[in-house]
Amino acid sequence: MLSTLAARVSGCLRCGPMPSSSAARSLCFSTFNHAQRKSLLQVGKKILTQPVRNVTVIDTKRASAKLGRSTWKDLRAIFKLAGPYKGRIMLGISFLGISSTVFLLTPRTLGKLIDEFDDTKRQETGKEDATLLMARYFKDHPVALAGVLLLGAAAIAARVYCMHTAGQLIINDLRKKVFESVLKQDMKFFDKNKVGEIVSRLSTDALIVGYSVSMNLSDGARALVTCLGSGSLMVYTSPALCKVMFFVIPIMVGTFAVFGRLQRKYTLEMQDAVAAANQVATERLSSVKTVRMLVAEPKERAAYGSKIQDIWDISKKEGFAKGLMFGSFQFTGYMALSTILFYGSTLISKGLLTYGELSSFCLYAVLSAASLSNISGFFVEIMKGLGASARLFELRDQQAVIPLEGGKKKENVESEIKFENVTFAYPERDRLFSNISFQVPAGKITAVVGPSGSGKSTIASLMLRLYDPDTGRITIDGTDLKEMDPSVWRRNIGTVGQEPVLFSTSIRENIVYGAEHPEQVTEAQIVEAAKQSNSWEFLRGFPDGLDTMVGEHGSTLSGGQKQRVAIARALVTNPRILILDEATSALDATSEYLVRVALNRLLENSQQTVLIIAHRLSTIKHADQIIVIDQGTVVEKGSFDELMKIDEGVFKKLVEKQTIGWNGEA
Ligand SMILES: Nc1ncnc2c1ncn2[C@@H]1O[C@H](COP(=O)(O)OP(=O)(O)OP(=O)(O)O)[C@@H](O)[C@H]1O
Repeated sequence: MLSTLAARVSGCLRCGPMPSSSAARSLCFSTFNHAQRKSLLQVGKKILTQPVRNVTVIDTKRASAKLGRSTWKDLRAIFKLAGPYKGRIMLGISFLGISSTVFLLTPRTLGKLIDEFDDTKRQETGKEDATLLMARYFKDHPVALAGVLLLGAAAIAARVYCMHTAGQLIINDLRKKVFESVLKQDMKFFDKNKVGEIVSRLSTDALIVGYSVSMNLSDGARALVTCLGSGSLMVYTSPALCKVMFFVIPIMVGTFAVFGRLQRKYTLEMQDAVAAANQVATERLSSVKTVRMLVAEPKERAAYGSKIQDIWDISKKEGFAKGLMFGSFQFTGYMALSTILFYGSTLISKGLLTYGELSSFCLYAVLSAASLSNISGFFVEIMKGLGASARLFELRDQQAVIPLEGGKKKENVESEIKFENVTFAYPERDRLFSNISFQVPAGKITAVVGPSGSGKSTIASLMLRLYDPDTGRITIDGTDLKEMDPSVWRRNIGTVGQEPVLFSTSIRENIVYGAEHPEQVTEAQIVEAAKQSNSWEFLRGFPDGLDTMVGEHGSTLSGGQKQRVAIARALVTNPRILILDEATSALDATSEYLVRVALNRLLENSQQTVLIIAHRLSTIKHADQIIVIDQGTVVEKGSFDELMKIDEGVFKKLVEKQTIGWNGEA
């Protein structure tokens, strides 16, 4: 629900850098009704009028330099997107041939009707040309004229349908490819890139790129055909009057050239600004509970308002440049039309031009001016497409360092998981582990303990191969984890994270989410997992039972309930390895007790290889082995009793500290 709202807000933002044609704008706005747009605008207005206080600056580190370097190669790349749909596009363009013929010949034919009243002209030439005959025919048979015009209109409708659907297919392809590529990226990529920004690229940028090589292509082709056709007919109608155009065309072309460059620059800036605003909206709305609890609404309003202000600043520059362009077109166009009329009337008085020819010429001049303006629009949209494609292609072509699949398909650990001299640092952070070595024996329970921030959860991430060690290796029965198929390996590990993440669907679907074939998981297996995780009691109490919807991130469940559903999810496939990042510290006493009962029951009966990341040290007495990490190294190893016997030992001190803490609290 919140993400839908965020998407809608970002959808509104799309209108900033949207294609200028009404067809594309309607595509953009189609998701809003009038009232929704009005209320969103009011929200925007309110945001902008709020006093800016302590604005949070989200750094969207953009690859602007790279974007600026888009070349003809990029142009080829965006046209390549249309490749699979060239049949549909060609069909659209062929309909263009029909509609252009109809609508280009109509002015000339109807212009001839005016000359019907000019007897002198007919007597002079002594013959009647084919166009005049056709004009007369249409005058006598208006139904035939309506039929021809209808044919032209039908061809336009067919062209628009072909190009619109081709555009949507291109957009769909692009979105799917980029999403697929993003989904394959390793965790380092997500540490650096913000999700809100990626979503913005997927929604806004893909729309702009798709439009630029579909509807825009068709509009451009139509403009070119109309421009060439009406230009030729102008020459045919009166070569003398065409002299006027020699002054007009260079001014118009010059205006396009300048504006095209400006447009590309503003598009790049606008894409960045929209992505930054979407990033703020997505992140803050998805954590709205925290925002509410910390009374951070004014701060967030200001943060979002400042991003909207950036969009507004760019939009003003864009609007100014656009205004200049259209103003100069209008000026040049009207100057040209006035000159045509003045000069044309002189030619008529000298008997060198008929009234009908002057009327036809004027119509063609207006048509060619409009199509020249449309050609400029075509280039503007191509420039926008180029701007928007740069970052999308970067995301699409990004290669993940850790592949999703491929390698030895090892499903279980027979002997041990071994960390051998592992060194690791998160990007742009100091080294976290220096040469750590330890074993996790198969079928036993290993607990990892250490002070907060010592890297306990990172051990789990390395074991799941979410990150690779910088040096050293992790082996499973002697096989390097890097040689193993990551998906096969991960599928056999049940994980319960510190912050359980549920998806906004039913509890049933959340429980079977990690199964390779969710449809094959039986009701009995789901109920068994729910019972093992201590969730069955509360699930039974819900009117919809397992089919209860849990809201975004499981927001309609309590923390303890969420945690227990996450445990059920980890258990339903009966995984051979379990990683439990102890998650009870954030829960109230009752919830913690219920989760703990579930975990203890699980561990007592466990035949699995278990890695438990423990915060409450009193709860790991049953562990076969405890590994204590501190300051990047393994400082102690042994059973609970062995470690408690080490005088001045890190583990003993940690246990004592917790006991004193609890006593103090009590
Ligand atoms: N994605 C990341 N990018 C950069 N640094 C990270 C990332 N994840 C964790 N860290 C840092 O690595 C260190 C170890 O984090 P980790 O979560 O493994 O610690 P922990 O021992 O599990 O902590 P806690 O007991 O508080 O949960 C911390 O200093 C943390 O700030």
